[in-house]
Amino acid sequence: MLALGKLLELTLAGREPAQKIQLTVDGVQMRWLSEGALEVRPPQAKDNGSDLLLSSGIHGNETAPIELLDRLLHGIARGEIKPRTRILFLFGNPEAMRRGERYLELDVNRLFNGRHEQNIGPEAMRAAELEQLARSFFNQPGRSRLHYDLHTAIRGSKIEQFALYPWKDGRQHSRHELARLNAAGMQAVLLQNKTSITFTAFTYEQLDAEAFTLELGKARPFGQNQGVDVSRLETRLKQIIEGNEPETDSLDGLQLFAVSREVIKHSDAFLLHLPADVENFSPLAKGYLLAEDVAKTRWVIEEEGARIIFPNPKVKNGLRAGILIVPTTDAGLA
Ligand SMILES: O=C(O)CCC(=O)N[C@@H](CCC(=O)O)C(=O)O
Ligand SMILES: [Zn+2]
Repeated sequence: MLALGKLLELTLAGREPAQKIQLTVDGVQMRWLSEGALEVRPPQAKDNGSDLLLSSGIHGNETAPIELLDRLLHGIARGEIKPRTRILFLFGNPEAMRRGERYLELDVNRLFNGRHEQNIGPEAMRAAELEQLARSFFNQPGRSRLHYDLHTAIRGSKIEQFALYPWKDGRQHSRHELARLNAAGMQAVLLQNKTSITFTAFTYEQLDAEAFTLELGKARPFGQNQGVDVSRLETRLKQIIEGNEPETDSLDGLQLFAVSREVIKHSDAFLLHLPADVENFSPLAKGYLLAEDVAKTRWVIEEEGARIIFPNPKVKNGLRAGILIVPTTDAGLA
């Protein structure tokens, strides 16, 4: 296999490759751009005009998605996968990956869309670099732009695999993209309804990509991901990469949710009234006191059919400590 196919090994070892550009037997160019960043370019005659950004390791302990991207890269470097798309592979937070931690000081996935400028330290610099790498990758007009940012969650989930779809004023969510996610094994999609500071919010809002955060199961250390079944996503990604994706427009079985409210932790007095092992998508009854904070702030469930995802009272003050979601329909899709 070509040395650049071992991007994960290089990244975990904190090493730069001696040779920054390599060609596979089929003339596919692999170019190392920076730590944890590699561009794949098909030969011009094979290029189908699609640009695909695949990122993982934005949270360093979410290893199943890192292993998935590693397998795809190995396949390309060995000539087994024959790309017809340009691809940018990114491992988001290399130092956190080396330490097996979600982040060191700052959650990289809260540092996009300008937030890195208000912070200092290695993670703020990395977010700025990731924005720059994504911006240069998606700078070619007339090409389709797709970004999947792959994650696993802190806790178990009643719905194992799901996507979060960013929002931008004046832009409609795409039915075609949802059908594609359905075919890739996602069981639910959360349609956002306001701007955000995550990586996919940046590529969606500023770079005009179709962009999704994909949650694939529960976070486990490297080598312990047998319980995370990414086979349908992996098959679909290979098809997208090779330009032979079967057509689909079916949303059958795909559950759609909308954000009702984000629960923001304002102070150290924040209290979340949920058991530590509560699963994502757990239903919450009307009238339930979900959380309390300073100045008698109370979060009481008012919504019919409310569920909670990503409850986390340990986030820093000012950040999201959970999302209240409600079922929605496909009525607003383009
Ligand atoms: O399990 C959790 O609490 C968090 C899992 C995770 O890392 N999720 C992403 C979602 C990003 C988005 O909102 O698009 C995150 O919190 O960064
Ligand atoms: Zn994550």
